[in-house]
Amino acid sequence: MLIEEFTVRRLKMRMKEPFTTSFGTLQDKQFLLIEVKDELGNSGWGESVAFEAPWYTEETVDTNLHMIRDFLIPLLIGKKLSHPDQVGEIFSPIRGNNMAKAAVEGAVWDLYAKRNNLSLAKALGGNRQSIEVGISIGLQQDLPQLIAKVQSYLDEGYKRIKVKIKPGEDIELIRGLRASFPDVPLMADANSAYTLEDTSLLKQLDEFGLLMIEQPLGYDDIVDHSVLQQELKTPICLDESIHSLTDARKAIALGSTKVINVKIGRVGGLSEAKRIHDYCMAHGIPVWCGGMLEAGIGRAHNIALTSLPNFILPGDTAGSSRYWEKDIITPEVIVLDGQIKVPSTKGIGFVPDLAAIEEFTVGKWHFTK
Ligand SMILES: O=C(O)CCC(=O)C1=CC=C[C@@H](O)[C@@H]1C(=O)O
Ligand SMILES: [Mg+2]
Repeated sequence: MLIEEFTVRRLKMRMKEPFTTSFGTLQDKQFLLIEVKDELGNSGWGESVAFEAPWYTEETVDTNLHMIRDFLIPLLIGKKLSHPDQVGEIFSPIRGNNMAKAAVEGAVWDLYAKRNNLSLAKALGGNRQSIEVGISIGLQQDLPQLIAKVQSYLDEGYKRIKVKIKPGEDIELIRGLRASFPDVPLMADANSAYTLEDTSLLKQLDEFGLLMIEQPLGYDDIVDHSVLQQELKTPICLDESIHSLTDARKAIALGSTKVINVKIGRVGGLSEAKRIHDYCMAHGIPVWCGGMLEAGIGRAHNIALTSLPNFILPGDTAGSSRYWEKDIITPEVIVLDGQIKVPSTKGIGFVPDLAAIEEFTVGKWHFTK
């Protein structure tokens, strides 16, 4: 596989409704799409999950653009690769910048799968024909609005409900939800809004039978989470803290986490995501695939990854219509009774809609060897 050329596009898409977390609110999303071409004219596509502001990790659309244009593409252009695992090796001298690396590596994985006439799921070693999906609901104006939203998504068949919590919108919010939905599979994502000082408050969550509490403490912490897990019955799920297999190994060894939210962009790409999946499977730690409000290309990569066997909990990969009036792939991602069919066609299994992509493109750069 000769890496002949790249096209980097910056897209701007407006989400159907704002998404609010303990960090803030997002509705107009800008992100990068990476297209890579080989010597046969095959195209592979990847999507960066970095936001415009550094509130989830330190990466942004602009830092990604800088890294991809000035460092990552120059390392790959003109190279002959036999497997996408080589991309991470070639990028290893570059510190951090996992979302930038993952966007480029994801495009190479799609290209590799297409060249070998394999679905991306199969190329990764996944066998699931369909995946169970949940829904992540941002902070709402009030409890009645949240209850109405939860009901509407349950009616659509979603198998798991994830809500956001933050100081002042936590115990009573969950109590109110449980009063309306005593048995629904329910989890809360705190996005690092608490500290160990809040241990007694967080212990109150134990009465509600949550599947897990996601990232209650510091975004880069593993040690304090191990102290907190000893106090909680509710399993802790780490998201922001886990950037690599090494982080996952340490968190599991310390007892900091009982579940891991695997996000391709956060861990630097599909190869590392698969290594984390395999390690967690060997150590009895279930994983699920988190979301980053992706458009269709990123959604397609998440679906392929979730076809691996240890993705046993419903993830955040909801359907395209949850986010976008019009997505950038055909067909769009459809959820039927809380399930998404894993494409068996080659590569990501969805066709980039070039007209829609052009419509949303606000910047475009081309690189050849
Ligand atoms: O993509 C989705 O539907 C889930 C989005 C989501 O829950 C998140 C996206 C990005 C940062 C956070 O707010 C949160 C998360 O931590 O999982
Ligand atoms: Mg999270």
